[in-house]
Amino acid sequence: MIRAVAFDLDGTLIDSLQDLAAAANQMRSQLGLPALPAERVGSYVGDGAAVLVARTLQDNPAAQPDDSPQQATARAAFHQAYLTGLSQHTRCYPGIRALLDHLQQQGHPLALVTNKPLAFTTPLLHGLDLHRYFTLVLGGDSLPEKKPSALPLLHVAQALDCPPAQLLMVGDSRNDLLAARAASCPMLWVDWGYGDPADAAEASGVVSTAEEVGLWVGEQVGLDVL
Ligand SMILES: O=C(O)COP(=O)(O)O
Ligand SMILES: [Mg+2]
Repeated sequence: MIRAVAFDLDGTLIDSLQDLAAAANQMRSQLGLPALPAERVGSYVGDGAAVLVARTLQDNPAAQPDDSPQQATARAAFHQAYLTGLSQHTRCYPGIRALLDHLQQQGHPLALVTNKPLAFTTPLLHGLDLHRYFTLVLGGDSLPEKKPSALPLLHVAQALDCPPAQLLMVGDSRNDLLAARAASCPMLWVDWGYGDPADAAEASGVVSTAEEVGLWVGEQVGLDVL
């Protein structure tokens, strides 16, 4: 039975790719580098802003944040560019508001567990009028560890007084999957995001529309009653 639901943000609730790519490319342009295709930037999303900056700066999926002056400059440039263009093109995926309304009406407490820093997450949620759905919002910098650590989901489970097995993680990436596994939460994979489709096979379920998320949750509740 599912009692509470924790949602990932980027690639799950919102299509933020164009604005993320624009900010990353503004940063690259300031450093004299050519623009990257948005899809490439999308493949670098999922481990927070500092990792996104390191990867897009070097155009390398294995790049890591460091203390170099170049990365510090790049982080500052990205931060300023992204804050300015945060919700220029960013929108909820189809059916997301109806899904959140539905789950709320069903009495499921909702949490947001993103690796996006709170400095971006909070204004985005308010700008898209999504903040009112969530009992709890955790950004990538809210706790000492972020996804794929179990910590954010265990924190949510405790705060909502919900056993991890009854807290569903809904997400689009391997980090969501690994975090859920580490916390012993079920994980529902959404196939419209930025993750590698090959990872979906390891999820508890896979959905292709927001409506299917509500149906999947409803089925789990029904199965438990039976
Ligand atoms: O900002 C990121 O790196 C990814 O954010 P997400 O955890 O909401 O997908
Ligand atoms: Mg995501």
